[in-house]
Amino acid sequence: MAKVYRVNEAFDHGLLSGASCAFGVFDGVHRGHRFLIDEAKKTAAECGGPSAVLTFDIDPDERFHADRLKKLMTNERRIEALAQTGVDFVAVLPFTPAFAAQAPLDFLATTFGESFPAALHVGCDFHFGAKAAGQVDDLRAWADERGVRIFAHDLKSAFDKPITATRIRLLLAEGRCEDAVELLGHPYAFEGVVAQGRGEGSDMGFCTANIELAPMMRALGEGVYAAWATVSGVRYKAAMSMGTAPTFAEATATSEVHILDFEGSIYGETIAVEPVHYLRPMVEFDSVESLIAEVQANIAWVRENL
Ligand SMILES: Cc1cc2nc3c(=O)[nH]c(=O)nc-3n(C[C@H](O)[C@H](O)[C@H](O)COP(=O)(O)O)c2cc1C
Ligand SMILES: Nc1ncnc2c1ncn2[C@@H]1O[C@H](COP(=O)(O)OP(=O)(O)O)[C@@H](O)[C@H]1O
Repeated sequence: MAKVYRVNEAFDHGLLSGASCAFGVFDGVHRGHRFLIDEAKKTAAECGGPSAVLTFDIDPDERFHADRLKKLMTNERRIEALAQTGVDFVAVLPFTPAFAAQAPLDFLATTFGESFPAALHVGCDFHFGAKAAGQVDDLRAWADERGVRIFAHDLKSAFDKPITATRIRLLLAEGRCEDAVELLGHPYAFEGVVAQGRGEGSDMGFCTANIELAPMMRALGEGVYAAWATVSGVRYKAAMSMGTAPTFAEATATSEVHILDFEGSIYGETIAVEPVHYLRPMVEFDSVESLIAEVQANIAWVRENL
């Protein structure tokens, strides 16, 4: 796992000198992102300097479009995943309001100081600085004067369309887990702390771990899914719902997860849930009996098919 540096007063900007950096947010660390990062690794091998990912501590959209942002990963998971791509280090820039408000050239000056990388790899749609006003041409003009090579890559495509985080978010919103995973190149998972629910699951014959997700982390569309749940490092089959149970007026959990062949109290623990197949929409049942019958059928499906 690569070393992760926070770019604060203690950060040695000299680390960036001669490095080949992939620069971006990289939510999802999807196949397009990995292609860009691999290209940075290649120029690093050619130039002899280190390979690096340069990213931000938060997704800039969290600052500007928090109301409509649906993230594929938490910032912690994103930075961890970037550190596992095989680069030598990850440098994490603090996307503070002051940092974000800088004009494009000031933004580059703050980011690099006098330590210029050998190469910067970005997507051809890369924007930087206040109001995202800086474009690839501005980056090239800045780089030419400083001996930095700019590689602005066309976005990697799958099924004739560019792979983007937005496209993957739309697939998840439609419950199309398999398609989202294909573009991600790795499983999609969300994480949450198990909270106390209404205590009815066990009476119904299936315990459910209730998970509250911040609105930003609700990329997956409402519905019932076959999933894998990881509890204390062990992966179990699971049947899960996404969306507040419409049958119960007082229900509040964003997601409820029945973990097959698992017993024990996990209140307060963080579990990771990996939805893999959409089963059906959430239903407002007329009776608890019909809810139980349907959920038991979903659990049986998971047992047989996962
Ligand atoms: C696989 C699965 C499917 C579910 N489907 C529905 C549904 O269609 N409609 C609904 O109102 N609740 C649904 N639920 C939520 C249950 O109603 C809820 O888990 C149960 O009432 C227990 O709630 P509690 O854990 O808060 O006590 C589902 C739960 C699971 C695990
Ligand atoms: N197989 C299981 N799947 C999910 N949670 C389980 C399971 N076995 C035990 N649990 C525990 O039981 C709790 C759920 O019980 P439940 O009766 O549905 O109450 P609650 O309404 O608090 O979720 C979970 O939060 C977890 O601590």
